[in-house]
Amino acid sequence: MTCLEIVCPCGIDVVSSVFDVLNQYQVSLEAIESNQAGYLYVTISKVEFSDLKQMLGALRCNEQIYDARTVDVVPSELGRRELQLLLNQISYPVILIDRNGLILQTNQAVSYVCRCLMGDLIGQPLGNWVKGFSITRWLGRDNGRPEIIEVYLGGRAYRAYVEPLVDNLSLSHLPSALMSFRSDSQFIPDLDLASIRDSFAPFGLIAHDPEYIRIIEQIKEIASLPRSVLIYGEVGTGKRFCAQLLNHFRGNSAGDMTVISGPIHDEALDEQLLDLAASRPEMVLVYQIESFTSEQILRIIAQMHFVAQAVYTSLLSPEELIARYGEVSFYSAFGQIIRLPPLRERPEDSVQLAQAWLNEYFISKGAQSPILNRSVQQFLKKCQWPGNISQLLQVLRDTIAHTGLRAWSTKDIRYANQHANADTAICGLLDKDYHQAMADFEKLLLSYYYPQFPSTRALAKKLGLSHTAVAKKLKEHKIT
Ligand SMILES: Nc1ncnc2c1ncn2[C@@H]1O[C@H](COP(=O)(O)OP(=O)(O)OP(=O)(O)O)[C@@H](O)[C@H]1O
Repeated sequence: MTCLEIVCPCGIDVVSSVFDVLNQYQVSLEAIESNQAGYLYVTISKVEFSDLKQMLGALRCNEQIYDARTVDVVPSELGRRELQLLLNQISYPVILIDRNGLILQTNQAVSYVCRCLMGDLIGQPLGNWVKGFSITRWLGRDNGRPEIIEVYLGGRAYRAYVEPLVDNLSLSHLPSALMSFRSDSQFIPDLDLASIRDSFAPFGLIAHDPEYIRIIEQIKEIASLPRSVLIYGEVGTGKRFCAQLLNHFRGNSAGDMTVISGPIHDEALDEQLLDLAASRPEMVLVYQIESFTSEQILRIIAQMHFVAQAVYTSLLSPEELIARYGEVSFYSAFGQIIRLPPLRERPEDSVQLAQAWLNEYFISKGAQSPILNRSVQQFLKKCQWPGNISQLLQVLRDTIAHTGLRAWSTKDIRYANQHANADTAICGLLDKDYHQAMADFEKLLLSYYYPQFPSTRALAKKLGLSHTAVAKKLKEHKIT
């Protein structure tokens, strides 16, 4: 194909004289369009160079045509390429379809999920890849209206947002609808979690557990009605992440959040507090308040009236903090208190986090990400994760360094921190009385081995106990 740009004021006379010239050289016309300036862009079948030269000369003889030349692309193709570049920036799958349900354009994320090249998808019926959606039925309902539907894409469950591109979907070959797919773990009503990809959320925001989803909703609410907040929880549960999320919900950039972290010398803290009073930042995160002295933390709290939103994180519980700072200081400092549940209390999140991390990793390597199989999912759910999300991410990184780009079995998972944590926990037993220490040790032993022997029979065999004794003890210690 050859593309011609004909520089002229667009009008019926010019178009008809262009057609005459094309006719004269017996070239077939593939497409014609004009840009805002009125220039004509004509796509024709391939012509011999000598004919092309003469044809351009003939076009230029027309006094209404200022110039005629060959170009690499016509404006509509340029628009399509621009759109493709934009689509590829979107990390979740997006598909453009026509009113016959044929795929017109997709992004890289679709080809990763469907495990095929993008070129293999174009022009194919959507139904070959997406189950649970019928374009005929959708068009039948009020000629297609925006809708959220549960579908399967490449065998994975998604919520698809279907949106019509024009009011009257009568054009048969042009894009009629746009479908964007979000996984369940990225869905909270009125909140587009998939769009929350920032420096602090490189593989998105994952929230599957209902309690955790409620926390995200609380954070969103605080963003609109600011009040000082204490976020506490075990190490690596995502306290800093939630502070960054709150900053994001407030419409701030990462630079708008000032972080104060200890331990710090009094003079350095004085300087930071002076800066704070001068710059009055939008948001301040006081990270791990237990790393400051009690006197320092009271001084920090006193300075917080300069900032719109203050967030404090802590590894300690409210009871422990009250014992340190006193009830009055505690309640006057924190308008809201949020406990982040550890990963073992939201086991489904550990699977969703692992899958999302894996997807991102494989995409970054230009490969298709495997779906974690059932036994790996069970394994992840049963691990205790004393280091929570930070530990999970570390284990994922260690595992991939070991396996490379292949699907995992439970044996591959490098859940290696268990020894270190078990050692610390065993030392802790020495402070307890005989009965408590024995009960705690039993629990530790069962939690330690259960992820690796995730059935009561396998665990019983490992520990040399009967199947019923193990089942009873697991129930007693609430190990699931
Ligand atoms: N909901 C989430 N979705 C995706 N990633 C998350 C989520 N929550 C936390 N993370 C990631 O988990 C890791 C640990 O989170 P973060 O550093 O916020 O934990 P923390 O509780 O502040 O840790 P520490 O106890 O060390 O202060 C970070 O890499 C963060 O990006």
